[in-house]
Amino acid sequence: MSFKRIAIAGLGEIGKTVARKLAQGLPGLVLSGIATRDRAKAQAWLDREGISCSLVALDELPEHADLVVECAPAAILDQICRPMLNAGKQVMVLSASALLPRHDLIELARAHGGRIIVPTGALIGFDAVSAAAEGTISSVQMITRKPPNGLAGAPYLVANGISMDGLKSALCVFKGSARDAAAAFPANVNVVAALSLAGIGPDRTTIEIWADPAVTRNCHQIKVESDSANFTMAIENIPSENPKTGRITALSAIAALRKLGSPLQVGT
Ligand SMILES: NC(=O)C1=CN([C@@H]2O[C@H](COP(=O)(O)OP(=O)(O)OC[C@H]3O[C@@H](n4cnc5c(N)ncnc54)[C@H](OP(=O)(O)O)[C@@H]3O)[C@@H](O)[C@H]2O)C=CC1
Ligand SMILES: O=C([O-])CC(=O)C(=O)O
Repeated sequence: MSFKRIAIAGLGEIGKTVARKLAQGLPGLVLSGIATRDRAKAQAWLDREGISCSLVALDELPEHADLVVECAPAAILDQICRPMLNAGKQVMVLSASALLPRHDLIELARAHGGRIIVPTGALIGFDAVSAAAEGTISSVQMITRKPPNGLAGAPYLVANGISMDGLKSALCVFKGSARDAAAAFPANVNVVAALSLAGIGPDRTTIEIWADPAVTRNCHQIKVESDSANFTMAIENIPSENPKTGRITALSAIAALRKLGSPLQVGT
């Protein structure tokens, strides 16, 4: 059996969970490299976990991997994707917000026979959305409610002087397109960027973002209207140690990786 080599870029909340699972074993896959910022910190973590894996530079990833799981800050998406896609390889992108303005990366994948995979991540129902998109979808609307600390520090809040400190009741902080939301909240609503790519695109997909001190989970509601089905979906994500990131996100990446090596694929 030949193993597909999987590397990880970004050893944070998502990267660590994916690394652990790959080290435990996923059929047909092997953990082949990790690219991170602070190598000493990463090595100490690997030693504690008993995981043996080379630490490599971002531009060395194509030598080490057939597929890289990108789970790093949005700002370095290009540095991770470009070398891999130039080499005709695959990148699983978690920083979906950063992908919206980077259509050139999709063109690069096309030109070199590479591939960008965007897993469902912290959201739900991309099977139904992509099926409906084979017909005609008339609208995709999303409402996100997060505890204030899951939004604090977002560029849009900082630029508009909107503070999350001491918020006593729910506040709608943004209403607009997925494209604008991704730029305004790049580390907070990757979900709507991914949803837009599964469905009708970033300009027609809309979102309201609420900071709500009454919720403890990252809550997303989605309403889709189409000529094949109307549906509503909701998910309440338990935040991980990184309050912006739901625990289910890493598990979604792992489920998508498992499909790569599986003889049975369930779901679109
Ligand atoms: N698609 C989806 O549904 C979701 C996507 N996300 C997105 O996924 C990405 C990862 O999220 P998460 O794991 O929670 O983030 P974390 O902040 O927990 O981890 C990011 C990691 O990237 C590392 N890093 C920083 N700079 C570099 C660099 N130059 N080269 C390599 N690694 C670097 C950091 O290393 P160090 O520790 O050394 O600083 C850190 O460990 C984010 O963009 C996030 O917005 C999150 C949730 C849902
Ligand atoms: O999309 C994101 O960036 C994270 C998110 O909303 C969640 O984890 O629920």
